[in-house]
Order: sequence, then C-alpha cells, then structure tokens
Amino acid sequence: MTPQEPNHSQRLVPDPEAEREVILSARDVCVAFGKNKVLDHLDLDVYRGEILGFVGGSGTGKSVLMRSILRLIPRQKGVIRILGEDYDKVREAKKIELDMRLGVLFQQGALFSALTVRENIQVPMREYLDLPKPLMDELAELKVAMVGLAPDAADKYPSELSGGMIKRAALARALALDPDLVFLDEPTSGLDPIGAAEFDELIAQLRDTLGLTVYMVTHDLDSLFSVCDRIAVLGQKKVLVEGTIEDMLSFDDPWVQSYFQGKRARRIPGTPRKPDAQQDPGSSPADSRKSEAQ
Ligand SMILES: Nc1ncnc2c1ncn2[C@@H]1O[C@H](COP(=O)(O)OP(=O)(O)OP(=O)(O)O)[C@@H](O)[C@H]1O
Repeated sequence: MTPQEPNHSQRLVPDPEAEREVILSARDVCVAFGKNKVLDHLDLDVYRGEILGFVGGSGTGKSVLMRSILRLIPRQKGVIRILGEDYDKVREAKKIELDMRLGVLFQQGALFSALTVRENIQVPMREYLDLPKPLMDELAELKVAMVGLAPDAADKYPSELSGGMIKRAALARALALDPDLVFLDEPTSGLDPIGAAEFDELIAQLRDTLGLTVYMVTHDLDSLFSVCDRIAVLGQKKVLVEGTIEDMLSFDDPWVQSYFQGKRARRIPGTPRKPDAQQDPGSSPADSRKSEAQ
C-alpha cells in the first residue's frame, strides 16, 4: 500500500454509509409511453430500515416508477434489484418469494368492497400461503391490532370505515405477509391533520418494531419533515437529489428550494428558510395538512 492510499482495514470509526444494506436498487431505468419519455436513466437506492419519502411535481412519474418497480408497467431499459436479486433474471419460485417480501398500499386503499377487512387482509395469504382458516383469522386479527384498528373493524366492510380506517386496513393488508419493504402511495392524502399525524406515527412505529423499510410517495410536507429518514426528489425524469431534509434545504435547484422552503414548509417549526424562497412553485405540494385543515 502506498502512503496515499487510505487503509480501510484500520478504520476505527465504522462508516455507516458502508454498512447500510441496499434493499432496493434501480439503475438506468427508462420508462416511456409512446413518445412520452417519463423516466430517463433513473438511479435510486433504498436502504433497509429507512423511511424514504419520494417527492416530485405532479405528473413527473412518481407513480410510474413505483408501478415499474412493482412490474405493473413495463420499462424500456434498466435493472431493478430487490434484496439484491434482479427479478428479471430469477426463476419463478424466486419471483414468488420476492413478491412476498413486498407490500403495497395504493393511494385510495384499493380494498375489495365486497370483502370484510379480515377477508381483505387474507387475500395475499390465500394467494401465497396454504394456511388453515383459524390460523388465517388469527393472523388477520393480529394485523388489525398492529395498525391500531379496534378488533370489531375486522368484520366491517370498507364502506363502513372512515378514510383513516381504510388507510389502516389497507396497510394491514400490505403487511399480511410480513414484508421487508412496503410501498405507500400518498398514504396521508385525504386524512385530516390529526389522522395524518397518527398515520405517520404508526409508520414510524412499524419501522422501529418490525424493522420495516418504507418507500413512501408523498406530497405531505409534514410527513417528509417528521418521519422520513431520507428524501428522493424526482425531476427532469430522474432522481434529482436524494438525502436528508437538510440536504434538500441546501440543494441548489429552484423547484427543490420552492418545495422545501416555500410558504407551506416555512410554517413547520424549526424549518430554516431562505429569504428568497417566497413562492410555492406551480406544482408545489397540493395537500399540506394545514391547507386541508382550512
Ligand atoms: N398507463 C399510462 N399510459 C400512458 N401514460 C401514462 C400512464 N401512466 C402514467 N402516464 C403518464 O406518465 C406521466 C407521469 O405520471 P405519474 O402518474 O407517474 O405522475 P405522478 O408524479 O405520480 O403525479 P401525481 O403527483 O400527480 O400523482 C404523466 O405524463 C402520465 O400521463
């Protein structure tokens, strides 16, 4: 070893960056619909145990990326690895195993209206596992409790639930198979400020107790400031910047500045704000909790 080369084996302080496990990686991802190129050579890493907030202006491709990761829409190019495995290259049995490690909460909950909460939670169990009914009932009740719903919610139909209860029931279904990684598509949209804050708290609790990794598409600045460990911003068809809130606040891009330091962000206590960031951009967060409350 030459004197110029660092001797990593003698490092005394562990490098936290080096020890984080990448649970999801996207490399060089391109998605287009006809001539409409939505994602262009996009790269992204999600680390185990983190809550990643994924933001971007309306129509920039946040849902497209999530759906592409979940293979609900095809991509033209790029590699997506889940738990280190390239889904496109693994055998069928491994594909099923990988599918079981992912949970999804779609924006409107997407519960089956003809099924009770219990039956909704049991849908993935029936699809992937072969369990006796009493055990499935027990597991569903456990999930109901885990998301903070009262036991009697298990036998209700989605039409009998409030918006917040629907989100929780949908989260319970997303957790049915004890996934490593859950995707949440705007989980707090449509909730009142108290319900949204409680939902954020629940997500943080589940991350802490289950070691869950959370990929959360959101416009909710309160969630971004209060529960997200890192944030990735989608812009110009790729991830423009990823990092902590502090990284966002110091990132030199007009959209990022306006988003994180605009009128709504400034209302969050403790948010440093630059004097020149007066305006929210045209495609700024549509549903900050305060505006919902007004
Ligand atoms: N199935 C599809 N077919 C054709 N175009 C699509 C399809 N899905 C999405 N798009 C286009 O891809 C672009 C990105 O859409 P996407 O829904 O991912 O935006 P978004 O960032 O999630 O927006 P929002 O924050 O408003 O939900 C839009 O131009 C949209 O019209």
